[in-house]
Amino acid sequence: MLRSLGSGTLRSLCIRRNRSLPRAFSSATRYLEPPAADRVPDRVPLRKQLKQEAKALRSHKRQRKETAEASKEEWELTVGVEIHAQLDTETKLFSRASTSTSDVPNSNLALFDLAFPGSQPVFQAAILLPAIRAALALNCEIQPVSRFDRKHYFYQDQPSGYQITQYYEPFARNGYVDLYDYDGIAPEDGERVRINIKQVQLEQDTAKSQEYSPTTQLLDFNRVSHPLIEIITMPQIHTPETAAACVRKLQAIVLSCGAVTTGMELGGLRADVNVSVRRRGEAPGEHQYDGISGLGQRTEIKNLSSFKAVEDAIIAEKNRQIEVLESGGVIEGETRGWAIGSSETRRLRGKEGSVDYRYMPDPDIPPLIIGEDLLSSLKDTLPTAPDALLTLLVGSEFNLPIEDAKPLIELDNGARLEYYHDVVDILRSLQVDQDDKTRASLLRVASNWVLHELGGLVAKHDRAWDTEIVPARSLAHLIDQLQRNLITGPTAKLVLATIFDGDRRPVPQLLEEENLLLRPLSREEYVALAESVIAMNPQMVEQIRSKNQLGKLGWFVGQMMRTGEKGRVEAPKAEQILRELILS
Ligand SMILES: Nc1ncnc2c1ncn2[C@@H]1O[C@H](COP(=O)(O)OP(=O)(O)OP(=O)(O)O)[C@@H](O)[C@H]1O
Ligand SMILES: [Mg+2]
Ligand SMILES: [Mg+2]
Repeated sequence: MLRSLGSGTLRSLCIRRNRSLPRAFSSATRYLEPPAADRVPDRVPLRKQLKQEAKALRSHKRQRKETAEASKEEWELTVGVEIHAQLDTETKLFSRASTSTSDVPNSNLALFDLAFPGSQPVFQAAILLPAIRAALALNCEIQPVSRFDRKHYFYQDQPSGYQITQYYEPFARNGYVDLYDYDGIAPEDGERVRINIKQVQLEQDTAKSQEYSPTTQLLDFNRVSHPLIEIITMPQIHTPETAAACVRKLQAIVLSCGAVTTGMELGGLRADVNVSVRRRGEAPGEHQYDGISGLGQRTEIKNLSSFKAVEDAIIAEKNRQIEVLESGGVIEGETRGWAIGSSETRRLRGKEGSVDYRYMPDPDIPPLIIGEDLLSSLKDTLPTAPDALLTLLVGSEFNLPIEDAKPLIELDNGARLEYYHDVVDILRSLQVDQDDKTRASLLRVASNWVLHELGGLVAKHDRAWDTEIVPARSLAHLIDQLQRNLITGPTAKLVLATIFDGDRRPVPQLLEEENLLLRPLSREEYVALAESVIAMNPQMVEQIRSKNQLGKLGWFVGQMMRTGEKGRVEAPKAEQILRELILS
């Protein structure tokens, strides 16, 4: 390790950016300028000018949309994605240095990670566990023998001048991911589309650059050589929506099997999209990829960090390529960039080919041999896949609507689902005396409370999810009391908020001490309450009666709950009395 070098040396590593490097330019405002002919003279008042600009922008957008719609039929889009995901490991790929990135910059490094002369790679076998789990979850064939190669390029984020990757013989091949309509694929893809995965390979991550000033970049090498998997799909995606759905699904799968650190939002996963178009009904394109021929020239948009960016960047790049081709131009093989909020991709550099990278087998790293015993034990312990979980949750046992089942699975890396199961288990034990139908209906009620009531509080207060915010036991008791009509819905919500704010009294005790248990109102009390709200709102009563506006009854129920004694008015009973008094 580098401790002996003195941490100051490494922590202050920074390099000066070559001033002649092309600077990123902002294209975000480009379409705010109206065409030259419409340009507004200086003396036009600002408000009018802004109005005209907004009008020009709208008409430009409309034109683009119309062009896009018209060309949709005429042009076929093809997309292949590459995902880079950080494996959840303790050490780096070829050294025992820690993968923790939260420590001070440049503190987690071994000599090899910085390519010090004389240092040697030492493959860390434990990183294979999450890597193989991910590949199995993606239905890949794990290769008994695979090898590492050097991919050469020169940039500040890679100290050795090459990245160690698996180019010729990756450790996993021939997988697939199934995307369903509920994953958000484009309607034209029907109920299900299968995207084949060409391979999954192991490789090193790069250092993190941070702009310090326009001419200076700071470098943090903590991330360098963090083990990554690169997942490469075949060019079989034909719409931007399906591409975004594919990235979302790949992320969900590798997260659900515990293979990777975090999702895109926290930077643990990044996507590159490769985009080409070809005119339908014309001679097939000249390009091919791994047996798929007839493709157009691809460009690659690197480093997308959100699903929306994936979709937006593909739309923009597709439109750009169509515009170029329709005006007689040719598409260059390029690496392009995408800035959040932008409307255009922008050229970064010409696309490197395998020749530019001068791939060569790494002579310092022996072949990777993966034994059957390791494989079968990993297969046996692979957690249930998201699709299988979904089938279970919407199936006859849980009977959840798909709109609830999906977020339950996807939220908080599976922690929300685990919490839901805890609530359900406790609830089942509290409800042993109830009939099967009641107990079954509570599974749906519980998901509603976990997702919408508790989830709503979490979102409103912008808190990170934590199972202890409201212990599963408390929520289960709350639902149990509600189901037994011992408290009203509003009381249950009130108590939930109290627990959310930190009250740790057991629910039965809390209800008792705060005098929140339902003391049912008598029929006479309901009638008196209803009559008083009716008397105060004669016009609304008239509207309900004359125009049959029954929806307004709900408003009266709300009034009764507000004016009645807290926690004692039950909505169904209130509505019943209102119907009797107003409608009969
Ligand atoms: N003509 C094409 N149109 C659209 N996508 C394509 C086309 N040709 C290849 N692809 C996609 O481009 C990706 C190529 O990834 P691969 O890692 O094999 O090569 P690369 O992009 O040159 O490598 P890297 O970017 O890692 O240096 C795949 O996802 C593939 O499906
Ligand atoms: Mg690649
Ligand atoms: Mg690529």
